[in-house]
Amino acid sequence: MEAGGSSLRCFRDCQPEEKFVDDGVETVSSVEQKKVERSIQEVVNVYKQIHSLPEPMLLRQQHYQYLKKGLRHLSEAYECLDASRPWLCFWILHSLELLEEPVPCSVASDVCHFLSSCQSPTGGFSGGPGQHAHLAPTYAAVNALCIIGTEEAYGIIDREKLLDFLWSVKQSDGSFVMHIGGEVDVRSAYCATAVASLTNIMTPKLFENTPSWILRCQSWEGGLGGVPGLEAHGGYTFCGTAALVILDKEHMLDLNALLRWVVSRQMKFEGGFQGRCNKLVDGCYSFWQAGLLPLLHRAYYKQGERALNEQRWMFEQQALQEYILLCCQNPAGGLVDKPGKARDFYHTCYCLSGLSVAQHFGNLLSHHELVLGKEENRLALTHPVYNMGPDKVAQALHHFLQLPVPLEKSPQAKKLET
Ligand SMILES: CC(C)=CCC/C(C)=C/CC/C(C)=C/COP(=O)(O)OP(=O)(O)O
Ligand SMILES: [Zn+2]
Repeated sequence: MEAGGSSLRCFRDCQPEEKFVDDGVETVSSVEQKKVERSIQEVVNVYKQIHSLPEPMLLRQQHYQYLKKGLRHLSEAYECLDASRPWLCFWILHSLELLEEPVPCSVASDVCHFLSSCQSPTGGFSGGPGQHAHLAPTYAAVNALCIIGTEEAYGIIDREKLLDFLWSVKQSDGSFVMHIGGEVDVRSAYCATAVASLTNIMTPKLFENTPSWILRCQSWEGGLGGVPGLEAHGGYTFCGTAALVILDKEHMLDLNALLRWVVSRQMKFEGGFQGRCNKLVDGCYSFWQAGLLPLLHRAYYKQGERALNEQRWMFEQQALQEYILLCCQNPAGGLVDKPGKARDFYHTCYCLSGLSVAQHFGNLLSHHELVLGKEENRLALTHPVYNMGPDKVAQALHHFLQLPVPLEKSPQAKKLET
């Protein structure tokens, strides 16, 4: 099967390629890079030929068994991921919801108990019991608890202390550090806006200056870097754009430049996405990059550019599904970065999330459904901003909107109290 073999007209075909070519000089590193790219393409080609017959198939049962085993061992020591244990909960629970596999109540309750042990006495969640609170596991823990979606799960989140934690990492320029004394990058703005909006603790001052700081991360390439001035990267671009969507300021981005950048990251040969210009395809960018397109779709729609959305495919949905189904599935379950790489829960979660985006791209008003292979390949929908079931987002918002927003206790206000 030929990669990107569909005859869809998508944005990438209408845009000039803007690959950075080291001022036109073929350097040793660019020659080496091309050799690596060619060898990856050869392997991808072989995988596509082997796995495409009779038609691409999602290995549901295998993925389910792999995830089920992971969930059972969650509270045991995951030594190599000791600081990412709420992430494991989120990656596994979200993968299971995409596969529409229910989690038994007793297992869900064990996960709640484990996540509760990761909550810091001063607010927010840490990577494991007894560690310091950090925005990334805080996002993962809140998402995991909202996917579980029981009163027990919601009740674990100490919203007042969560707001204190968010204030403790807020900087005056609008950015956030990932943890007290830690680094600033745009992931933190996404984690903070996502958890604050889901749990109804958004206050007017908490995100003051945040939109303008995020906007400074949009580079000359069109995508966003981790901080202002850095190279555009899919992971950071998703985080910055989704945070702006939550703050209702995404229209302030240069949307055309962003669209041109992201569609150019879909690799013509492999069908999957690269994270940044001149780097290799990787299954996890199926979500970080392709997941940007529903956000852009909505942003254009809000601007009234309906024709743009209704008449054109924004990316090669079929080619992305071919890459994920033919090149990223481990036959024993779990998904991977690229052929030959080991499976892990991170790639399993983001390959499946990207597959869901590629199958169900669009919104209520204009839909481009395209499920490659048999109907059994169809995954559940994912919410384009939070990356969990849209029903779980609605249910969490319904629950937390009934609770009052905690009083604003900025560090400045606290100083006045003492
Ligand atoms: C919510 C949250 C915390 C989101 C995380 C977003 C994310 C995936 C950021 C990516 C960070 C990064 C610079 C990877 C580059 O790795 P690399 O140089 O190994 O990969 P590359 O060659 O593909 O660029
Ligand atoms: Zn990856």
